Amino acid sequence: MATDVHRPVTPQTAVRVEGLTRSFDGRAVIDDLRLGVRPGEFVALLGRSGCGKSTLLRILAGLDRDIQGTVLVPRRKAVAFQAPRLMPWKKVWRNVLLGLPGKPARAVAEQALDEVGLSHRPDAWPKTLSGGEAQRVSLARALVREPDLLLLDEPFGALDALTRIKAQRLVGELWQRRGCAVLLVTHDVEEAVLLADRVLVMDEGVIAYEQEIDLDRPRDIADPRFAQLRAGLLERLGVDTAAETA
Ligand SMILES: Nc1ncnc2c1ncn2[C@@H]1O[C@H](COP(=O)(O)OP(=O)(O)OP(=O)(O)O)[C@@H](O)[C@H]1O
Repeated sequence: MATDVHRPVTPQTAVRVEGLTRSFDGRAVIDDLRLGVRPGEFVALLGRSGCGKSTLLRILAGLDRDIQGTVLVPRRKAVAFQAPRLMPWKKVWRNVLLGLPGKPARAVAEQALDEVGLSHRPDAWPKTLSGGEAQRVSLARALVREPDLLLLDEPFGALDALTRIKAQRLVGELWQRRGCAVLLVTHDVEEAVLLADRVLVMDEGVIAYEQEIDLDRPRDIADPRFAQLRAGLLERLGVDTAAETA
């Protein structure tokens, strides 16, 4: 099979994946997967633990190239993980610029920190940050790359409920302001319906189901249609919601 990895995509698509297969020890975790994401589209990816979500995201990020198939993604892309992965010996603003080519000015970091509500902490050390603040630094680090595609791997997974709600809101705002495509891996069905234009469910190595979320924004979790979409996705994930709705 032809392997054609990481060529830039056309203006009409942010991501195009065809016939993607990734195996570990002879077992295909991703098996002839097909996926398209439009520019500026917010896509959430759900699926049971171990179904290959993070593997797919790492491939799209260019961190795993041991694959078969076609993967077309924009040159400008950035990734944020569940763990913020900050260098403890570098101040916040230096962490934001970490890995950027050239010698970017501190002002570049400061602008991104401002966007994530951390303009007052450029000189802080990572160990003095709360979990939510560290995650914001991680987001700022993604933003300075001016991505056309933002890849988020459970970025809110380790946050407490209130911080999580604030972080979700922030990501929604950043997405609307920046207009980049987002692929968000999450375990949280409600989060997916709250943020995404389209929710994908991964199973058996492929995208087994997809659901457009045609609700106006900002979304209201008390809206009966919200609950309906949420229940439909939970059912697809094999979660019985009968007790909830009875
Ligand atoms: N480097 C690796 N070597 C061997 N097996 C791996 C490797 N990376 C992932 N796997 C396996 O591939 C499968 C998919 O893993 P992956 O982390 O992509 O799942 P996931 O859907 O993101 O799970 P979770 O929701 O629990 O984070 C798992 O069975 C995992 O053990």
